Amino acid sequence: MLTLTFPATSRRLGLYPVVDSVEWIERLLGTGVKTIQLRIKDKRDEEVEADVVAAIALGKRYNARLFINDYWRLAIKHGAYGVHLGQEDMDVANLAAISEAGLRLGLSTHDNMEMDRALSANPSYIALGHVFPTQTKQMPSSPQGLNKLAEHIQTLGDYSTVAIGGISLDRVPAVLATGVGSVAVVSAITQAPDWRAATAKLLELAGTGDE
Ligand SMILES: Cc1ncc(COP(=O)(O)OP(=O)(O)O)c(N)n1
Ligand SMILES: Cc1nc(C(=O)O)sc1CCOP(=O)(O)O
Ligand SMILES: [Mg+2]
Repeated sequence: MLTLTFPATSRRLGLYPVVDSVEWIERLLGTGVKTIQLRIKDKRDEEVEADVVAAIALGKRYNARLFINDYWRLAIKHGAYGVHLGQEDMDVANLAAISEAGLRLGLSTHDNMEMDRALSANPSYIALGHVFPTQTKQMPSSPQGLNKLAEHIQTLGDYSTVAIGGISLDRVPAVLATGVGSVAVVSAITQAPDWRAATAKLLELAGTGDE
């Protein structure tokens, strides 16, 4: 099997908001967030292209690590910092094209088998989910919990790692205590009564990631 390589990303990506609009990208980069993902679901490439272009431009302007979820062709076409893909996406995406274009790759995992499969692609980071129950996405698997997350982090050694799923502000210290390098959140920011205050607190806890 052909061995692919992807550029490294920071070992610790810090706070990693996952959001569904350019408006959120702009707001959050303005607060000092340095790792972020544009996650728009179930649209055609033509419908999201302008948003992908705008998000990538903002990522560059703020010197941030901007990952595009799912739309790997557009991410290549417009020179994103990186792409995030799930296990099903791996079946259809052209990983070799992402590698050749020099984009970073993040991959989702939900159990040991998925972790082995993801590792065989040599991604720039491995995401581990879902740690806790989440209202944001229907999950076919059960939450992994903190003990399992800690076990995975031990196994992954120096790999860049991201925890996701049900991570509320009050759960962040326990998640970081597992040694994971990043906490990815949706609702902890987008559903917060005061998103600015929530983001400031999350940044204080998780940081902006390593340079
Ligand atoms: C950081 C991070 N981790 C996991 C996911 C989930 O990706 P995926 O499994 O492809 O599911 P969708 O987000 O596409 O619904 C993610 N987006 N980001
Ligand atoms: C998009 C996504 N992927 C997950 C995974 O486990 O792969 S959990 C998730 C949703 C995370 O949202 P919240 O922070 O609101 O729980
Ligand atoms: Mg996906």
